[in-house]
Amino acid sequence: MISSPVTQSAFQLIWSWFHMSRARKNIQYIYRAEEMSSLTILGGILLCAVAVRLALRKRLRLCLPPSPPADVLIGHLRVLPDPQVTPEVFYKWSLKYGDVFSLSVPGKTIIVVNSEKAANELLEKRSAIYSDRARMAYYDYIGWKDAVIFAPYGPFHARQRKLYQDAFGKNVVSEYRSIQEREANTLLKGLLDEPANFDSLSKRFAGGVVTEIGYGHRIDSFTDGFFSVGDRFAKIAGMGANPSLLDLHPIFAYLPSWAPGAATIKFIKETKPFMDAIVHDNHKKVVQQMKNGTARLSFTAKHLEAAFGKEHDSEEERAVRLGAAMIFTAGFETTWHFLVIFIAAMLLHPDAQQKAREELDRVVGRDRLPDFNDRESLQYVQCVINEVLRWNPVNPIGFPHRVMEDDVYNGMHIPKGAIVIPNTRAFTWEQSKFHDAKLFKPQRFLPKPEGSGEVLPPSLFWGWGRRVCAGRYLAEGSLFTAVSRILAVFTISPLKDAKGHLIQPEIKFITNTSRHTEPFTCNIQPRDVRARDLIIESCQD
Ligand code: HEM
Repeated sequence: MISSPVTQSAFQLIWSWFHMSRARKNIQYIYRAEEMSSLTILGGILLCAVAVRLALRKRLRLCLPPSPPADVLIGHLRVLPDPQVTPEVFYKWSLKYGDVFSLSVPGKTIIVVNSEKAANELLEKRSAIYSDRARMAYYDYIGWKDAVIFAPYGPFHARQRKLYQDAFGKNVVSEYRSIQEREANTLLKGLLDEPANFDSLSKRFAGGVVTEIGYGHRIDSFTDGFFSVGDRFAKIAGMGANPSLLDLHPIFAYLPSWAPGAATIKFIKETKPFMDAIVHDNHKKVVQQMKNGTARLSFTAKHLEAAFGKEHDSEEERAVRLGAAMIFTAGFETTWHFLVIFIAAMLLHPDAQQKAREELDRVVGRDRLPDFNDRESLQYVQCVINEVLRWNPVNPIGFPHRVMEDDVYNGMHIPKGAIVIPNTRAFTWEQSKFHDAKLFKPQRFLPKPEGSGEVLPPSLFWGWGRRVCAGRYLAEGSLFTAVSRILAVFTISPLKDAKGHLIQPEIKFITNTSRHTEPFTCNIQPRDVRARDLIIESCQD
């Protein structure tokens, strides 16, 4: 500290002031009294300035956002909650420590953001410095560190975002409507034939849309290899959220099989070939199909075609390869889990189902299925979708960002390199925004006086700033098609036991990186013969 020039001069000043005072006392000093007093005032002012500066520095150093009690060496490592309850525990902590609190684990500061206002201020308005991602060793290991969702903020990330923008911008996604509608019809037919299988059928719908859009590959059966890749990726994503030995050093990849942590690393190693296959093999297939003239419309074909005739750009090709692989992985589990949570919500809320059906009958009629042209007029159906997203968000903890510069928020220091976690669960429970926040009430989003006129900011589910979901408009289309068509033709109700009594549904949620339900049963039946005929007809088109 003594070495700082300001502190040095302050030190000299105190020293001379001390000597001068002594000299004045002895009446031996040559300065006149007036000079002495002005010097003393000047010294005092400078001293105050130095004191204020030091206090500010200290304040900046100390003023991380508040945090729960921590251990001396390992910080909050011991109190980090289990992923299953993390969103809710963070929410509880936010009531005690404020809407922005901090956690420390060795080598990392974590900032948890619990209000939409704070997330908007940091992740949206200051997105120029809040758009990096933390390195996650698992993804590095499987060769996905530069895939758009994990990529550091920089030119290669921007390049992939541009590919997404060109393929999935608001005004472009209509190109994929026929794929979404066809897959939705397959889902309806599946529900008609095997209603108890709604979980796998929802999974197939989600997978079917993204594999065709990514690569032009149509999923024809539940044994399609894409499903196992999707499951493995989901498992890695779950593990990737936790600190691992690989984060400390890549040498831990060579742990002997009996060592703690080795099983996880073994799983990652075994999974690498699957992940390579998504990135390379599917890309190669499309290249071959393009040569044969058999390629279907897809993200990969579209971008390769755009590059056709131009000088070969290996970085562009790498961006297309990784970008396509990410469509499958980012858009698969999210859409699938959303649909199952939607079915659970309808099972628990027959009144909402009935209201949505009345709207569908009024707007669409009974002779056809709803389509994208009806979307604007199906206001209540859209409220149901929004309320499912809010009631039990698929990603109750948003994808972490990383801050690239030191920053100050409300007088609190956000250090460069900190991981910033948006706690979506807490945003959706903000009482000031959502009345009876824990209840499922789609009408909250209807305008007054019919509803409560509450507003759902899109960032709550699609993310923030320069990392906002790059497939949002596509995903919104998939959710709308599947939800509106299911509601138009099916009734979802509790099953009955042998004595004809309704089995009261109990829905339990599992949270890993995304939220899903534990298996539950329900009765999904066509509303009537007319609805059954419509389902069968729509699958013959
Ligand atoms: C229900 C469906 C979906 C939900 C709820 C969802 C949600 C999200 C969220 C919360 C993020 C993180 C945003 C942030 O970091 O602030 C994200 C990122 C992303 N999503 Fe989605 N998503 C869905 C479907 C899709 C689909 C279908 C695609 C592909 C077409 C997709 C592609 C991406 C990509 C590429 C990113 C990374 C963006 C980046 O880091 O720059 N998502 N999504």
